[in-house]
Amino acid sequence: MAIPPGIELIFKDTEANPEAKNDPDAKNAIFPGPTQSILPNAFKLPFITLLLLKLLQQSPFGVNLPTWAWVAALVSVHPANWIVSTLYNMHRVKKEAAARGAILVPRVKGGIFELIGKIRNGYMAEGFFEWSRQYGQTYIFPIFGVDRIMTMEPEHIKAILATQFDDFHKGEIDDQFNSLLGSGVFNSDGEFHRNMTRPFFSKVRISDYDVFERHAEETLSVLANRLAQGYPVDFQDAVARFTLDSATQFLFGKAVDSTSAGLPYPPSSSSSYPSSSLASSSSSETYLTHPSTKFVTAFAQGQQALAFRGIRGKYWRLFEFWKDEAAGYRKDVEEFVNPILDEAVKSLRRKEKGDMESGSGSMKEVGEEETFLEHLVKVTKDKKVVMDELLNILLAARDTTASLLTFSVYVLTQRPDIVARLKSEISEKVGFARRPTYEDTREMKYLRAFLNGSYFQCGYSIFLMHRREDLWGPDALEFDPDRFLDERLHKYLIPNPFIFLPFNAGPRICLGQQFAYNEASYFLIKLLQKFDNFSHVLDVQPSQPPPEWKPEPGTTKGRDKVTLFSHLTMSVKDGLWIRMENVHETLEEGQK
Ligand code: HEM
Repeated sequence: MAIPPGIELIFKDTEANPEAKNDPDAKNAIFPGPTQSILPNAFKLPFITLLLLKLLQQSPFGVNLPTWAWVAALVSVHPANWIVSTLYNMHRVKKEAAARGAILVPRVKGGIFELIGKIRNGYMAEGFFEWSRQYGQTYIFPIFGVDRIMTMEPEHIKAILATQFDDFHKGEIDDQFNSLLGSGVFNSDGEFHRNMTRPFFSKVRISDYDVFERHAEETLSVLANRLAQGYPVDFQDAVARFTLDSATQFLFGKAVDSTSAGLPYPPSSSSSYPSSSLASSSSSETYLTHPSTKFVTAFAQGQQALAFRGIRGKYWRLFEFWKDEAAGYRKDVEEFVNPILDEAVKSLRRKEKGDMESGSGSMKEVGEEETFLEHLVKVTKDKKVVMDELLNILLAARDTTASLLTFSVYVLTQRPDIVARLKSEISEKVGFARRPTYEDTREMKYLRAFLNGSYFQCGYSIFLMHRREDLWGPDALEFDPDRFLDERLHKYLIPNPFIFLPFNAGPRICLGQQFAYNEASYFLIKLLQKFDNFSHVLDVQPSQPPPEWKPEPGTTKGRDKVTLFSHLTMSVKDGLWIRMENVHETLEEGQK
């Protein structure tokens, strides 16, 4: 899973896998920090303290403490335990490291307070990047007394994802994500969910471009209409709907038609834009009250709540003592998914009836015509299990590819030279009149390199690893798809493939990788066939990096004109507001 910066990295679980301790290769792997210390839960310690004080009072010594001393003892028991266990753990780690001949991971100074300062400055990733320049590619940063390990080291990431896969598990993440995602392929260990999901990613299924055609056409025409009215558009919102509709069509056999909600209007005062009857409150209301908008918002806010849990780590329940912050969002999400599920059950029953009458059909195997949802409904009668699985896969399929397309188009607004290269490849391989085919997209090497370059998506250390100059060369921070095509490919990536991991690696590599490449390629070809002159509309872009950030060599500062936002996936904070011109209009202009 893409773990955003701030979420505790999967840790080496020597407790669960005692053999890992004796593994010689594990010596130089990320060393387990005090993260695993046994800290008491909220009530156990005060209760034991109370019991001891009571015993002391009733003992032959008859120690009678004044009320304030009882209160002081109860209040200080947690901080005291924290100090003692932290010191003990530091000592234990040092001793164990010496015994293994391992190097201790450096610890950043300042921890949470420094991190909060960096987040306030607007760019969390730049904070992590700065630490990597100061402390190296692997470091510990403590949050609320719990150590987090961050790494951008391909060898360590390879160990976590592939070579020492069994030594690592998703651990607390599973617990933190439960109230929104339940248990499903994305946040569960083990092979069960993956095995159930895998058959739906056969080549035939992922190269069925009819799914993309319908939804790409719808999305592009909604965008064109709004642009024709003179308004900029939030491209991020539009592609999140395109990927939701495509994913639901692909997985459930029926799209949820979220594109029919329309598009939001720019957040700033509409005075600088044409007054249109469509901008009237009724049309905005349709957008706001559309069931898919409620779903999209609840799903995003739910993920944000999970990201906060990640930052709070093992103490997250204390912060949600009175209220589960994600449960409400899950309810809203269920409200939207429930009718889809009921419809799938009904359609399955109809099919079963038909199959029984005709004497055909297998209840065990995945048929070519069967949808993922139908398969789930067959495998289990437990509605919660089906719902969990659906939400997991929707998260995997929707937000990730929407993020890729959003950042791709952001690049198009900044780099007319890249737009020209992409258009020239389209002209050579597909032309501007017909639909792209699976074979076309496979042939389009520059488009693939462009998509590879656009992977802003993965948070945690992958995000920063993709920006390391020692791994990618002195121009690592430049957006340059040619690095996947020219001599740099042979110099950096081919000898060291673990430096590029947008889809993860090892036994839990993304199942939707080819689907995502196909979907994004298809959409971008259609977009570029139809539009030109992409521009980022800064006067309505709500969130922008601090103006005092001047471009600084070796940093990401001053490069981006949008603020990044990350929960389980990464997005542009408050949308990506752009303009683009219809190719036909541009031609007419040019001919005048
Ligand atoms: C640009 C688009 C995408 C990116 C960058 C991406 C990335 C990832 C990553 C990093 C993981 C590993 C998560 C982990 O366990 O830590 C993953 C898992 C997964 N992805 Fe994707 N993904 C994308 C699109 C998709 C799509 C479109 C689908 C489905 C239609 C999909 C289905 C899955 C599934 C089912 C898993 C779980 C695999 C498992 O845990 O065994 N992904 N993806």
